[in-house]
Amino acid sequence: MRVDLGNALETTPGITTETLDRLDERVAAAHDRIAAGMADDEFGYAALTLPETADPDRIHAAVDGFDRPEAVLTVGIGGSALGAATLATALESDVDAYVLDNVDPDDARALLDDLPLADTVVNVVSKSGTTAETLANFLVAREAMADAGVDWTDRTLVTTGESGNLRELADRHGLPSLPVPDGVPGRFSALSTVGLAVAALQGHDVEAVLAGGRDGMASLSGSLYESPAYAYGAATYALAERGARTNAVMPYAESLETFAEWFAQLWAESLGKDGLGQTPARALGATDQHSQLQLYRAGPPDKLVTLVRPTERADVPIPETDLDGLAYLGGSSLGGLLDAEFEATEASLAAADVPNVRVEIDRVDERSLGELLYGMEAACVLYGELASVSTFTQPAVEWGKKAARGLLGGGDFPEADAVTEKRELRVD
Ligand SMILES: O=P(O)(O)OC[C@H]1O[C@](O)(CO)[C@@H](O)[C@@H]1O
Repeated sequence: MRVDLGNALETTPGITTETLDRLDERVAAAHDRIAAGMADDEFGYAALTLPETADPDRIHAAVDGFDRPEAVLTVGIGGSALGAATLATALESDVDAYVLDNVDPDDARALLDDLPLADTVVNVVSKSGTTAETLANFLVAREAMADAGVDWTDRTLVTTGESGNLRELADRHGLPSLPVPDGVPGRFSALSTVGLAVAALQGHDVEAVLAGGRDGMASLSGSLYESPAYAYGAATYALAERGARTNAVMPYAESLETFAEWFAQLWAESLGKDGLGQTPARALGATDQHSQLQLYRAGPPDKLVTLVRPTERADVPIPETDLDGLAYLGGSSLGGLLDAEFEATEASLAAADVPNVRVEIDRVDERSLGELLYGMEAACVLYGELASVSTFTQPAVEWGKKAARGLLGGGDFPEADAVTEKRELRVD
């Protein structure tokens, strides 16, 4: 992973090399804190040792019991689905990967009706084993398998914590299961059993993903000038401090669209604390040049744009044409056009004084993805250290969970009362 901060210097908001020089002393101290947390396997910091502590053999042992499936259905939500989905979207496989990470009845019914359930592995993932959406979807998927005459115990892989409903289910039915690593919040678990089981089922090189994570780990140092991850974390922190309240992450590759969704949880749930944080906006290049770019370039000066691309990609030639107005396209290629648009958008934002950061990976393959995921996780941890927030917790999400559970009769929660007391101003 390579980071270029050039287009974030002297922009609005902007940083200077002097800003970064001054910040580098704090980066060094933050790195010492991070390194100590990694060495002591501390809660949260343990995520940054996963490239060394993850056990690919255990993952293979758990999935090898299944004949190569036609499809894998991940039933999970948040970090329990997005890491696996990021790898599945990015990497090609003849094993189709699907995700049930919402409780939309139309979507769930359509998906379960379409899936070849006799040849699908249902990969149910929940660290807590209590997440309502995941458990509800699993119960529906299990019934769909039964209705299809499929023995669900033959088609289900469980990834969960040491205790809880899913652990109990796996133990009771002798299901193949994988542990969720201790001390790793879901949004930091892509390089663990949570994110890698699907990759293994799809036949991807799990060891290469972890090798990429080790590449990222090796780049962590006491200076932002020596670590792309820390450069990105420090620059985004400094820009947020100066008014860049939104970070629009815009990968120029369809294969990285889910990566932006994964990044959004990582950034929002880790850094949105104590009235601080930086709103991740998910965008896609070149498509959102015809959508959100107008706002990024000419809206309020409160954003930075993170432009992500692989520097190598397969390509498709654009045929020659006798249409004079299109002659410039003929003989070029879709990849050439996409790269030209990446660089044009980058320059367009710079010309409008909008800070933008370039993040490049060699190609969209296992090793580069592992390095990118690790790099963004490390960048997030550094940002959290600089901002002095509790990076690895997410207390703000609990209120709504209690209200929903109370509304369904799952307990006596005052939060549910607030729902009935809603202030109304209806316009029908
Ligand atoms: O893996 P679990 O425990 O089901 O949690 C799923 C997701 O829900 C959250 O806990 C937020 O509610 C996320 O942090 C997590 O990734």
